[in-house]
Amino acid sequence: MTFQFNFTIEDHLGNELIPFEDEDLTLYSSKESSVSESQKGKQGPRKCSTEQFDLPQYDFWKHESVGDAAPSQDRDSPLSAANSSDNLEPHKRQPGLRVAKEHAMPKDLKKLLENKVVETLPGLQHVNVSLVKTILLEKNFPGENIVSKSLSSHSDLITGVYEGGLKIWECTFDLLAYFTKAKVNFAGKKVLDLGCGSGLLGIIAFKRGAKEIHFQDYNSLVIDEVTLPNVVANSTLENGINEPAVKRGRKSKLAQEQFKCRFFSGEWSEFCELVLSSEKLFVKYDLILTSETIYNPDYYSTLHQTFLRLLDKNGQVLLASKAHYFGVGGGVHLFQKYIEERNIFETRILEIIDEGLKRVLIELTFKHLS
Ligand SMILES: C[S@@+](CC[C@H](N)C(=O)[O-])C[C@H]1O[C@@H](n2cnc3c(N)ncnc32)[C@H](O)[C@@H]1O
Repeated sequence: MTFQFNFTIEDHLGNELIPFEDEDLTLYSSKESSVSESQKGKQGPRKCSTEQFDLPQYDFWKHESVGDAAPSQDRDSPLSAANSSDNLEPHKRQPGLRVAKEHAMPKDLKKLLENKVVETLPGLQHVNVSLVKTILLEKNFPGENIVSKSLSSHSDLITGVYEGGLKIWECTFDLLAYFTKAKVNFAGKKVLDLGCGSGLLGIIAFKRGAKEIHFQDYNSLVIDEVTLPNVVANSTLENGINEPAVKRGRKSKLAQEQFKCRFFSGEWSEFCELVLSSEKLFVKYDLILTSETIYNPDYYSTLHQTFLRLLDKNGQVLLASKAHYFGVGGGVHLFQKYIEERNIFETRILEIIDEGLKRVLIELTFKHLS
């Protein structure tokens, strides 16, 4: 089954963005100074932007081990029972589901941005995804081959093959604007950008003081070609990459520091298995950010399970979605109904954006059992 949506994000850029406030970001500005454009190597990314923002850069690689932290769940409480991974049915692998894997940050960060054009939005940088797709097509990129499949099927979504991560979807910008408007507090939080695509939600969370940030996308290629480059484009190490002192120190720095940002690809139930089984004392997420992930009702069960298994008992999901996905069937009404019937999460409408295609921002929290 293939689907197509009738808007482009490029059209949306620029006119609806609210600049991100940086006042709380100075806490995280890097010790390393960034270099000017002229200092950058010839192979560095081209920057193209209508507006230049003088933004602080951040070090994404400072790590506090997940394993060192105590589990945040009170295992005796009824809510904990619902929230714990231990008491869920054993995971049965369904054939055909995309196996989850963790993507290591490549040693050569500069390479990640080779042949990429980096564009600037208020408070963020991101690679031009159209160019990424063109290059992947030209290279006849092996592996998932999702670009040509998406092109030949004229679709941004091919169920079970390509789930749309090679594009920045409209609701991402709604959620980014909401972060600023609502002064969402990321400080010290463990955040998951679920179905991340470009990863802009997670990147902003990190810039605003999240303690740790995990990025997940269905497609491995999306993580390698878009999410990782975007994180690097917003990091200190990329910006200081050509300074001799940084070059010298970078290796040892990278060796010493494990990454604070981690990257995963694969289907949601497989992703849950991977993180829950690979981290003995897995600390659940305080905040799950997810944009345009409820288009397909067939995925609601897995998505609901993912929230249930990975969200901290006091955690919060911030979800952005179109009111309805024509041609696919999913949307806010159906999803809310699904959630209400399960009776585990409370949903609260945060904002309705009634321009163009109607969009909705929703918060999910655990119903607190007495
Ligand atoms: C339409 S894209 C939205 C991408 C991004 N959040 C945005 O707003 O630009 C949906 C994303 O959800 C993820 N996704 C959808 N269904 C999934 C599933 N069953 N398992 C894992 N990931 C899934 C895909 O990785 C995809 O990037």
